[in-house]
Amino acid sequence: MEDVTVGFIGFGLIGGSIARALKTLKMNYTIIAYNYHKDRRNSSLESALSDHIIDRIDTNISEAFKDCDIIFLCAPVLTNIKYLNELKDIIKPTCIITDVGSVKGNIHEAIATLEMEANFIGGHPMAGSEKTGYENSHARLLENAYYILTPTNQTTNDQLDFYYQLVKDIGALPLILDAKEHDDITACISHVPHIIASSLVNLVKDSDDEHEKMRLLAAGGFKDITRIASSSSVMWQNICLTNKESIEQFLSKYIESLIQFKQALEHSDEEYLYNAFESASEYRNNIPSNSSGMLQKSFEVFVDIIDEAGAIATIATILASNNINIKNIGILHNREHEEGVLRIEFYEESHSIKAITLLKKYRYTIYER
Ligand SMILES: NC(=O)c1ccc[n+]([C@@H]2O[C@H](COP(=O)([O-])OP(=O)(O)OC[C@H]3O[C@@H](n4cnc5c(N)ncnc54)[C@H](O)[C@@H]3O)[C@@H](O)[C@H]2O)c1
Ligand SMILES: O=C(O)C(=O)C[C@]1(C(=O)O)C=C[C@@H](O)C=C1
Repeated sequence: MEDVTVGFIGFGLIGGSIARALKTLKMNYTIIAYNYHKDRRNSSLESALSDHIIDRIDTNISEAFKDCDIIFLCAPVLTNIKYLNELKDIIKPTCIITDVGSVKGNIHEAIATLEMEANFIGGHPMAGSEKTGYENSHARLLENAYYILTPTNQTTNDQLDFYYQLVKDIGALPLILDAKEHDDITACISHVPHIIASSLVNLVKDSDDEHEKMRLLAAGGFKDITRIASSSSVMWQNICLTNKESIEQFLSKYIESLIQFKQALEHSDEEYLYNAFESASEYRNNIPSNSSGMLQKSFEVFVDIIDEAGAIATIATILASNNINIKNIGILHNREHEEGVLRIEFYEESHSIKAITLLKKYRYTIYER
């Protein structure tokens, strides 16, 4: 393969993960990156340079990005758009500009206004995390995740083939969609759920008393449904501001469904309540589990341990000495496990299976999920 120069503007969780994935391919990718953070110097770019994930840090977009074959805009969605004007006058004619933003209609509108359709293919990896920044990026974050591509009416087959192949090379599943359809789908499956998760956390925050028992007792279910409320506020503010119409449409539908639940409670409507829970359970059980990024596909094991110094270290040593990589480890205290239990998360299923066998051999009590 010929040398390909890849540029990144915005280099956090998603930019960093794509760059890492490209570098593991051992192909001829030269990666240059520009990032701006209002309060911090570019320590993440310096780390990426010393990790050999990027080849150059650039402080001057005009000079540096003119040789790029493909440019990934990986900042919040409103920020990505601000760079288009600057890029328009400097990119080479064959350059593909793409973005990873969670909303597609707004950037396509800006591209049309600037008459940049011949150089743009929208992109959106359907995986991520509530964590931000290069320090949380991972080469396999987008593995097995759908990666939506939104070409323009001037995108050539060669351009689309090139990008399609790149997405496959980094382990993701390319899927071509129209920008409007993308924004409707993501409003329903991602943007409205995010609003719900955040408002649910605020409901608890505002309902708790000074003893904060709700916060103390919030257990598995609440944590499962609100994980994403820990995400970047700027990212979600930008998403809401740019996909207003679709979000409002599904939010209204959702509010209507909450009102129906409330009425069913008021009327003790047994049938409505049963059917609503049953139909949700059936649909949820049939959502495929094989199409998510690697950070979603984490494998948990729960181990009974005595809550004392050294207990975690002993287990960590057993696992490390058997080449088992731990993603996360920590003691949980909740009603499910009254005595406190050690939760160990692994990146790979094979490692969790190996860990279970090993820890059972050392006579630990294991709970599997
Ligand atoms: N986090 C997710 O789960 C996820 C998943 C898919 C797509 N996305 C999209 O990816 C994009 C990036 O999200 P992320 O999760 O990587 O966030 P992030 O906060 O980890 O990274 C964003 C980066 O952009 C930089 N930045 C901010 N303003 C900038 C500016 N003016 N110029 C240059 N750089 C600037 C920040 O310093 C940061 O390094 C967003 O558009 C988001 O909608 C996020
Ligand atoms: O945090 C996660 O697990 C995500 O995948 C985040 C998530 C999502 O809502 O699915 C968030 C926004 C992005 O546009 C894509 C992915």
